[in-house]
Amino acid sequence: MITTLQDTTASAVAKTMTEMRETFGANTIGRVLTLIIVATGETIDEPLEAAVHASHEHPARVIVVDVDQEAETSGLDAEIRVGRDAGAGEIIILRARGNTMIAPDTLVMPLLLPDAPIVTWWPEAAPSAPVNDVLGSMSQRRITDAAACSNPVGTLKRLRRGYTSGDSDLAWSRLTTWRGLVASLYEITPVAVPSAVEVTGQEDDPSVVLMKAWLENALGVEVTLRAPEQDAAGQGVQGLSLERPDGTIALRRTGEDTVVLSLPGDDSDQHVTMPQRSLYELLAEELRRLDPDEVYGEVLAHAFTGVDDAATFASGKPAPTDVVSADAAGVATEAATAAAARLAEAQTERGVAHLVVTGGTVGVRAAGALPAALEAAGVDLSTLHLWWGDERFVGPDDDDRNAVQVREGLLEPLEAAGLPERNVHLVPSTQDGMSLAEAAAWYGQQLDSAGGDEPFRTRGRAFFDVLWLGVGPDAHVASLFPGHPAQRVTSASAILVEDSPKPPPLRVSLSWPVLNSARHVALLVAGAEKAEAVAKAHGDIDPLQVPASSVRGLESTTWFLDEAAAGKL
Ligand SMILES: O=C1O[C@H](COP(=O)(O)O)[C@@H](O)[C@H](O)[C@H]1O
Repeated sequence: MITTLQDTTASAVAKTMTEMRETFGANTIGRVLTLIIVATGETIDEPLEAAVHASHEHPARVIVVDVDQEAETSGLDAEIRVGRDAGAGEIIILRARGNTMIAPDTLVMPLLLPDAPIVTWWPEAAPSAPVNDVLGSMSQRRITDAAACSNPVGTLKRLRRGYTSGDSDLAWSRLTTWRGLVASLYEITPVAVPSAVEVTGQEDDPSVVLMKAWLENALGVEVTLRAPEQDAAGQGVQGLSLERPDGTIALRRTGEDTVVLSLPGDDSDQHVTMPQRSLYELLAEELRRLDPDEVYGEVLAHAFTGVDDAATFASGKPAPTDVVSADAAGVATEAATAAAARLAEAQTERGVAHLVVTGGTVGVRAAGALPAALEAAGVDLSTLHLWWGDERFVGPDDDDRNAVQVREGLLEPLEAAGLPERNVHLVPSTQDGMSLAEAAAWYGQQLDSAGGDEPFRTRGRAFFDVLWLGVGPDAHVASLFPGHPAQRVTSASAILVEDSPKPPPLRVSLSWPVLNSARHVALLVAGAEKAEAVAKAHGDIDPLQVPASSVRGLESTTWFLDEAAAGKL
């Protein structure tokens, strides 16, 4: 039985579902968990099919959340399936349209099974830190699939940075049968730690990366990778060999269902049946063990040691250059003209442009110079997106709010000239019904979903086209302050800052990796009181003590300075 609801609310969906169950005679007693699937339009069918299949083993309430922020209109549509159309469970598909401030958690909250575990699954587009995602934060188990993202190993690296107990990835579940087989080989007498281990598979395959790390972690030996033969069957691990004093134990995948095993001193190859596992089987395995898989966390950490160092996000990028103007007005004009040219370039190349604006004295002046510069450069406002590098967590009309400071000079003129409201990505204010932590998580999620499959790469392909930053006399940028503990959080795209040394105390800021994912970074500074900070930030990259030294663009970093601010260079 399937019912669809247009322009509805979550509570109307819950009510309709109860009515359907009553009519249909189904009950929720056998349901053991709520499975939330975070999907985008095109990807619903396959995961849903896997979930329906898995529901025979683990009867679940499945809630598919599909948010289309680009939609012209805002609202919520829903589809409810119970009975035969939902396997052994029940399915609710929620399609939220438009750039609303509705957090997905408020949509699913009324629909959760009471007192049952929640599992959230991202079949693709893994968030930077699943636990910081609004849906992930309410779940006991968070499942991603790095292999389904467009930069699988980069995704795994992000997931390592944001890892929390309870996370898992299907690239790891794809190894379960391999791991079982290797464990049984290890017990073949005479039991000995192998002197060398080799894994065959593509180096950019996340399961291969995890297999290598697992073996290194478990055996304490360095594992080498070998590229598979051209005609090797399938993806993932294609084979492995363990070198022992009595000879080599080798496993080689020869087809989708078989692996050939050869043992020392035995010429007869043994054929082992080991089918590549379907999405349903992987999901069913995940749902079987709802307790955290700590081995995955250890292996992930082993695979990417050292990714936590915030300095690495800025290092190795083109060296910054200076553009010095006579005064603050000159800084604003130079910065606005340069930004407009870069944004026009981005629209020609990719059809869209993302600009991060900032508050502060010069940031506000530069914002005021931007509408004219955008017009002169021919920037199409319908595909221009505005983001904030940081925001003060105050009321929506508070003068302390960075967005309010640029309202008159930037937002009002651009909206009057055609900038769609949904392209203005405001950080929630205290009136949006969220706590500071929820506001930061919400903004991080907006960024993650806008970034798509590979949000915020600090190498290769950046998300933002132009990122503007003001710089404080203490060399802070955005709301990352020298020595402040909040800036150490690199696992989330947006972080919360309490006890900011500069008032107001509560803030939301983009984190190091996200700030470092821009093509062009512009630091806007004027005044002699900033000269010391400017000089220090021209030295070594030092995120903890000199934040302004530690944001670099993939293509350029420019200091737009007035003569006074450049006075100590
Ligand atoms: O608190 C902040 O300060 C900086 C710089 O402000 P300024 O008035 O010294 O120029 C600003 O860029 C940042 O966005 C803001 O929240």
